[in-house]
Amino acid sequence: MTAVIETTGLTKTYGAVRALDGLNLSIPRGGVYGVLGPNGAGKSTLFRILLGLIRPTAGEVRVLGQPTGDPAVTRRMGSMIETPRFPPYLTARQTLTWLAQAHGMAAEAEIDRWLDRVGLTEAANRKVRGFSVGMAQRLGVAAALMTRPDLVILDEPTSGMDPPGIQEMRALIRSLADDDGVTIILASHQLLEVQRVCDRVAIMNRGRLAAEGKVSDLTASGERLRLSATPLAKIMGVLGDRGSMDGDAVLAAIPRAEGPALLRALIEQGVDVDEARWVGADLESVFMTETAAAPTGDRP
Ligand SMILES: Nc1ncnc2c1ncn2[C@@H]1O[C@H](COP(=O)(O)OP(=O)(O)OP(=O)(O)O)[C@@H](O)[C@H]1O
Repeated sequence: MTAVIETTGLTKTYGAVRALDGLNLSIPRGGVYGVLGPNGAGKSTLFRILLGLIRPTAGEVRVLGQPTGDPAVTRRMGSMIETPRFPPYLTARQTLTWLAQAHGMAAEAEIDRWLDRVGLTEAANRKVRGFSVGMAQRLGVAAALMTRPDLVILDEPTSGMDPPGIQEMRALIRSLADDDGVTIILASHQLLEVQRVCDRVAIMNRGRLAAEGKVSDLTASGERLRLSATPLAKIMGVLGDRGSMDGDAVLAAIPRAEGPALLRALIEQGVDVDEARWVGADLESVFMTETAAAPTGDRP
């Protein structure tokens, strides 16, 4: 697995605040990688370091195999950090033309292609001043991608977007990874969205890595056997503290291999099992478990 990002003991302090606290992270090339964490976990600080905007207090960081801040590396990266701000008096097309000229690249046709890809063709000649947050985000993504980077960092790419906009952004991000081979790293608090679009995630907590892995592996590890059965008292008697209620069903926290034995035990106890199926944990419950030590809200 080739890594596009490699951090070792990465630390950033702001006075008494440890925004990053010895972070060890390896992000593989290709696919969509989510960086998650509660407010103040250190996601934006990490992104700023990766983009060479701020310097770490301690530790090592390599981006595309090179130290950060190397212009040759920066040229291979695109980014959108927070809602992008563009000159309000320019149209969407003028904005991309201006950015393309600044990078010494991209023919007119290329700009139209990017406007189309982010769904701004109809708004191409409208001034950015009148853009909604979602439109500005989409223009920001076009600006980040127009230079054909190998690696793109997107901080909350769907914040402020309506559901159709979020769906379009998801499709765009997936197609950039799958069809164009761009590695996408994104931070988001929208965990359902992350579960849908990301291949792997890192869950950060207090400047450290709390969990990392394929989304499918992380959610499978929280798998439960969901039982629709009666009477509940008998089921709970068999399961003890491995049972919890989920609506009018029971979730059994047992390994898959113990499923058949549990069903036999329940039937022997006179339980009527109407339905039994394995359900994966969603990313939200994995997130809540992994970050349980942190209070919600920003840290002091
Ligand atoms: N320039 C700064 N000066 C002082 N403290 C800072 C600065 N930037 C970040 N911090 C602090 O560092 C910690 C990590 O902040 P960071 O913005 O990286 O978190 P985050 O995970 O991106 O949070 P959010 O989800 O709210 O965007 C927080 O406690 C924050 O208040």
